[in-house]
Amino acid sequence: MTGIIEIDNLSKEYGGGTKALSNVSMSIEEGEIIALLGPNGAGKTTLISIICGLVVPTGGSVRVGGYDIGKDWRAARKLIGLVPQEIALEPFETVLNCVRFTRGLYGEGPDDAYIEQVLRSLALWEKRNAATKELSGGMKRRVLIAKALAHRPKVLFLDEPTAGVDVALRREMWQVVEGLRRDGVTIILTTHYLEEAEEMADRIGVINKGQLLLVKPKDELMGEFGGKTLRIELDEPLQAIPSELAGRGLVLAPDGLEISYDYDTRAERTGIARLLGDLAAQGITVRDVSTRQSSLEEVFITLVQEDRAEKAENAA
Ligand SMILES: Nc1ncnc2c1ncn2[C@@H]1O[C@H](COP(=O)(O)OP(=O)(O)OP(=O)(O)O)[C@@H](O)[C@H]1O
Repeated sequence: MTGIIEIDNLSKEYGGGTKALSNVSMSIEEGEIIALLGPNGAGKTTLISIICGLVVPTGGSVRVGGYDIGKDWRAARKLIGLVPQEIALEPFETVLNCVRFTRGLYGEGPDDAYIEQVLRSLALWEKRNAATKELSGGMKRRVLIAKALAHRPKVLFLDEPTAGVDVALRREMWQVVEGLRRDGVTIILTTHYLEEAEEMADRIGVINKGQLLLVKPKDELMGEFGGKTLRIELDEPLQAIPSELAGRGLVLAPDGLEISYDYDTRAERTGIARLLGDLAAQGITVRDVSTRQSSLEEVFITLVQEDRAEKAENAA
């Protein structure tokens, strides 16, 4: 199946010789939410900027809705909305006029019924006649989204939608994105907050030093790379881990009532059955057992570290 966005072998080298992207290929399906994760300078903004026609690639191609962003840029651009990271709004203009004006920039005729629908869905309708300078930070961000949606794009790019906003606002933004997903908008977002990717995305792409390390469904990624921690609650407190169980990385809680054991779900043997058997053999009674999946943050750090180690090995 052809995706709504097809990125093929995309590269970008800036004037000064910085290789910001190297042979990136990716297909994005209609209706999905994809999060692009990567450390500072990884190339996320460059990738988005190329797809949105703001930066010219030095190699490769991108098709949006079947239109080549170079040859058919006008048709490709109509399908895209971009919510920039920085809030830049005309301070004295009303919310309604801002959004109407943006629609006009795309050469679309007026459609106040649609704009009303967008403003209502973003809880901005009550504020339609307010000047943007009178709005709170969260409302201003929602106006940016309304502007990006003004011409009915099929794909919405959110460049670090919640950078520097407080927890409440971040959650509010997640709800807005969830609403857009229900409307069938394809969403590509960049973020530094792994929690955000974990919360919102269907798939996650990890970019490091201009290379796309992987793109995978979030659940698969967590399952594959995710180490797990087994927590074993004990009936009676232990003074120390018995010497017979040494060397397995067991950690005893300060109160002596819980042992934790890290294991790899990818390993052929997790060692759990043996561990539980050995505990019983030592006369240690287990009250309860639970597991905890490692967070995306841990998965991400593992990936970037593995990539660094591999590159260092290849260079040696
Ligand atoms: N206009 C430009 N001219 C020269 N180099 C640039 C330009 N824009 C970006 N770069 C360089 O390209 C690389 C990728 O930058 P990019 O902004 O795409 O990364 P990013 O992943 O979005 O980073 P961040 O998370 O910090 O926003 C960096 O080394 C950056 O310095």
